[in-house]
Amino acid sequence: MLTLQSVFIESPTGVLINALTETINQGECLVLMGPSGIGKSSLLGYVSGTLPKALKGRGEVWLQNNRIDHLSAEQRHLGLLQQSPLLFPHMTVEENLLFALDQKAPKAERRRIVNVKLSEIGLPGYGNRLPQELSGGQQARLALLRTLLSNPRALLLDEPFSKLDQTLRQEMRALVGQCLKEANIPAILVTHDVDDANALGNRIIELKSDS
Ligand SMILES: Nc1ncnc2c1ncn2[C@@H]1O[C@H](COP(=O)(O)OP(=O)(O)OP(=O)(O)O)[C@@H](O)[C@H]1O
Repeated sequence: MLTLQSVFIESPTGVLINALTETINQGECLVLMGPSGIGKSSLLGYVSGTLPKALKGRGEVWLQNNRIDHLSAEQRHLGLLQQSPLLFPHMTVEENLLFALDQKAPKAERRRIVNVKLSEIGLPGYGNRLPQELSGGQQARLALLRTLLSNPRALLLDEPFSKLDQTLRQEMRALVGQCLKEANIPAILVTHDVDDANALGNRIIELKSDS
């Protein structure tokens, strides 16, 4: 369960998020919508510990009975998926994925898991390619897989499909839905797209300038 308790975010020009309190249960996806600049990405930044320094956030964030808002981003065990797949360009697909797995596990075991997972997402044998040798849709699937391989305790999705065409968008929505169901973790999805919201959201919040 992910709980936000009285979260405020302020920019130099005013209040973005004003006392937001929400609880997202295991397996539930909360969708955040609202006009550009209202503070949707900033809220994900506050939850994930990556809020830009120019913005000030306060309020409690709880994940499975642990308060995490004072922890570093790495210690929060959250998965963040954004519109630009954050793959390391100089690393192969396999290296990108190995990086996400627990480094304490033997490398042979990590490689085995990576290859099984690549097959599961329809990219068998792609381990030696570089990210730029993949299509946008393949990179999107890979970025999702990389995020999930670190076994996050909650998933934050910041307009993850906005660069994809309609067909790929539908495929990715289905894949994310399936992954969320399997992982059974809380998720927050930021999107401008009503179809994304309806396909994945259990609940939709429209942020307004006075919220
Ligand atoms: N690094 C920063 N420094 C100063 N202001 C920032 C910074 N990042 C974001 N902001 C401001 O914070 C406000 C909220 O930005 P944010 O990206 O959270 O909005 P958003 O609702 O996600 O918008 P969009 O739908 O366009 O992605 C904006 O007014 C933006 O200009």
